[in-house]
Amino acid sequence: QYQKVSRLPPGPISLPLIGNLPQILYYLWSTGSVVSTLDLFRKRYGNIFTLWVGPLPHVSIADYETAHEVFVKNANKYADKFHAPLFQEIKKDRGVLSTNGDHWQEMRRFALQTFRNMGVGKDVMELKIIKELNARCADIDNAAVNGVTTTQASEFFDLTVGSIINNILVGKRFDKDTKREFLKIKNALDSAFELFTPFDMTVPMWVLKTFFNKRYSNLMTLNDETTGFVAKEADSRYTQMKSGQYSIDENNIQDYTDAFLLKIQKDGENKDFNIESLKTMIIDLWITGQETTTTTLISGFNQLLLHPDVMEKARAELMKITGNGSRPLSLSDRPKTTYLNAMIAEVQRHASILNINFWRINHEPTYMGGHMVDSGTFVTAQLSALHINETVFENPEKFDPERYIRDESLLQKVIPFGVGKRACLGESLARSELYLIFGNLLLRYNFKPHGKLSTEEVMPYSFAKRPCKLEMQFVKI
Ligand code: HEM
Repeated sequence: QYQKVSRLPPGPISLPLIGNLPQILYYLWSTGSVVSTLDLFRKRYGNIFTLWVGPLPHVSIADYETAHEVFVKNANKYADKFHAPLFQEIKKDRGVLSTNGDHWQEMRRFALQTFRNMGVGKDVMELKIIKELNARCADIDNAAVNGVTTTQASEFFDLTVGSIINNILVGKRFDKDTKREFLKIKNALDSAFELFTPFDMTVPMWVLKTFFNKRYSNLMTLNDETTGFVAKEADSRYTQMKSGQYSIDENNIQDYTDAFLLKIQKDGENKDFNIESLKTMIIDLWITGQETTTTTLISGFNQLLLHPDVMEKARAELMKITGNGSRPLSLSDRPKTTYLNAMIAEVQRHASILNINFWRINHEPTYMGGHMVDSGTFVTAQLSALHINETVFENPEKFDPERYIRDESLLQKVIPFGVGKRACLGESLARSELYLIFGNLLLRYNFKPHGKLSTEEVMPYSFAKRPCKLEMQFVKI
């Protein structure tokens, strides 16, 4: 271990078997969060440091340049992720989130291709997003008293984002009949995320099943319920397709499910393309596409309410570009909306929704930051630590969109979607949603807090950030 330690990037002194667990636990307790603990290690040992979690070395990268050098220049060596035993138990080597190798590659390639064909990031998708936003805003306007509607931000954004992703995956939005069922499932998922800790991610399955059976059963039941709800439509179309009652128009693919079923119809079922893979893909994309975007939007609106001057500046820019709001903001406006672009980058930097990024495993030794890292090491770009690196972002705790106006090159150092082969599959969709939702809502409404605003981080010890409870008022402009 001594020899290995001396070759790896620096880190605190590690003990046999337990590694750095005592220091990690101590700093988690004394700093009060995962992100502050990572930041503390970065300040002490530099932008690339090693922590031994038990007997396994974990290398964390906390600056853009090294992350780029490792995950983009050496992309092929870092295509494999470490998957939590619990995820593997649930996913059974299917889908895109918890797989490696050929199946992962097939699923990822097919999803990206399908999204592209469906116009993600282009006009077709833009129309769908705007249509959904219009429907949600109509609900807000109908409930208004003297032009003001007070609502829970989570309900509004969950439904907007949930409907968009559901529409892309299975062609259905959540209307007044289905929204109750969706919100029930969503609330159950939220409770599960709150229950779910880094402990569940690392512990072997037999420990979870033997000593924490109730916890294990709850997570499994919830997974079955969610899959049942989300993949119901795909299941029913598949059965109808098999019995010849459902045909797919190759020239008019409307959603991911049809694209996948068409592939099965043409090439037959195989180990990658079959109904179980389709159901797993739908749930993978549904969960990743829902939670991340909603948390970013809620965190962003919380910051806007804390900084009304930012909201006003963004609105002034949008009004100018859209002729005083006489037309909606469109994706083609992006090059002209310097301030809105800066605001969204700052929202994403500040929100940094993953406290700990997913670990990759290198299969060949690699040099990084001047250190040779052996194969089999866990390596990741710690996006949350990278985004508060004060050598890159001055006063990182401050919510300050102007920093990108002062120095435009900072924009590329904000990497909320990760880098390299395992970077976010939904980046293009998420960027379109954030731009159109933030922009068009600011054009239509002024926002005011209802009750006290939160400045505290929610669940600072969990894997991913949770959205704060935010009640806000939509005031019609
Ligand atoms: C603001 C919104 C979003 C953020 C901040 C975000 C962020 C991320 C991050 C940090 C990763 C891991 C990257 C890494 O391992 O280095 C990731 C992976 C992923 N994201 Fe997103 N994401 C967002 C929205 C979406 C959407 C809308 C979808 C789907 C429609 C999506 C699907 C995925 C998938 C499937 C993966 C795993 C990719 C793989 O392992 O190959 N995400 N995302």
